[in-house]
Amino acid sequence: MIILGTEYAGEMKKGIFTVMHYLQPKQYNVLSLHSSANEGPAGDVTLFFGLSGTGKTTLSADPKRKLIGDDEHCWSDTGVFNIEGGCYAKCIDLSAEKEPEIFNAIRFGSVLENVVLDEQSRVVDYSDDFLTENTRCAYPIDYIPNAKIPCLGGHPKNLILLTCDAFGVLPPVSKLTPDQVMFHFLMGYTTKIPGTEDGIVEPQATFSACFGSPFLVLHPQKYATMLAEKMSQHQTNAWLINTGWVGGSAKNAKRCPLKYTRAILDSIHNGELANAEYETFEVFNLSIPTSVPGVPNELLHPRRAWQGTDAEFTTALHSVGKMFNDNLELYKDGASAETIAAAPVVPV
Ligand SMILES: Nc1ncnc2c1ncn2[C@@H]1O[C@H](COP(=O)(O)OP(=O)(O)O)[C@@H](O)[C@H]1O
Ligand SMILES: C=C(OP(=O)(O)O)C(=O)O
Repeated sequence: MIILGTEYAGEMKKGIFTVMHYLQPKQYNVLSLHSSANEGPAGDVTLFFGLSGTGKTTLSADPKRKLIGDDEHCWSDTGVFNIEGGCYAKCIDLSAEKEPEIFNAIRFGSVLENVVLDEQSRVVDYSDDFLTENTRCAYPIDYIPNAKIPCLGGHPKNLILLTCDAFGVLPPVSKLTPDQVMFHFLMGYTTKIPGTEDGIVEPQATFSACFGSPFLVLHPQKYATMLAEKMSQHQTNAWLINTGWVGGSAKNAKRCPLKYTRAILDSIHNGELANAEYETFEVFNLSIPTSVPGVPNELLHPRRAWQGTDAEFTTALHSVGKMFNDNLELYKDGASAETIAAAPVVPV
């Protein structure tokens, strides 16, 4: 592998990750995962899949849980392991209040990249995006106080698919059936927001198979099938979490506050959400909990949270549903009938 002309250290780790997407499944029958991972006090492991900017790093750094890793893992016959020795966090608008673990990990021995600092005082201004929105810090994993060393854990109890939906149509949390996991894993939907990729100035829907299409070497169905087998063998629960917009689109609403996403995760981890009451969300046929401690009820259901008219919500919902179905056309040949049946049903 040769990397030319880069001004971004992320190319190196993602390059090695691509090699792993070949070596691990082919040589060792081990599944490579574009996910973060952490472990609760009872030893329960959670995987967070998601494309760039959906919250893998932010949400896996949780003071109540041990960090196994923030981005690149493998799932073998004995459990999960991290393939990196550190984290690569986004620094734009970083604050000690909102993300204390990451903020405090930035100290002597960390490498800050593309941030702007005051030449005299050498104090960093994390809000400055003069060079890029995609400012970063690489730090050894043990700079996070509750890192799990060595970075491995048992078979995951919970699997979380993260998406950042800038259209405001997906619920902040829904419980997935095994077929829905396969469907959403193959689709890998999110919205690119200004950040990791050059040239993205406004939100743009994107689909990236297995939440990491640039790193895949084999057919996406190979990874999806391995995931389905492992989840069924270890009875892993699965959830779809929208860390993006709710109540409206990115044009007129606010991103789901981090504190609410964290409260949702707490309910997943303490087992409350698995036993909650659910209602069915139209078109995507998703199961939404009717309440989650610490989260306003109206926020949980995208139609009820919507600040505009009902008709506007319907149009937005149908338009995102149609984008999913258009993307599904690419995978129809290799996907099972059950996976296809988990696609949104958009009224004509
Ligand atoms: N509800 C939310 N959940 C997760 N992240 C959020 C949320 N709202 C805003 N953010 C911000 O979004 C960014 C997520 O980036 P990051 O955790 O690095 O994603 P990834 O590791 O998946 O690339 C962070 O800057 C975080 O502060
Ligand atoms: C380093 C990257 O991953 P993430 O943004 O998820 O940290 C990247 O996609 O360039």
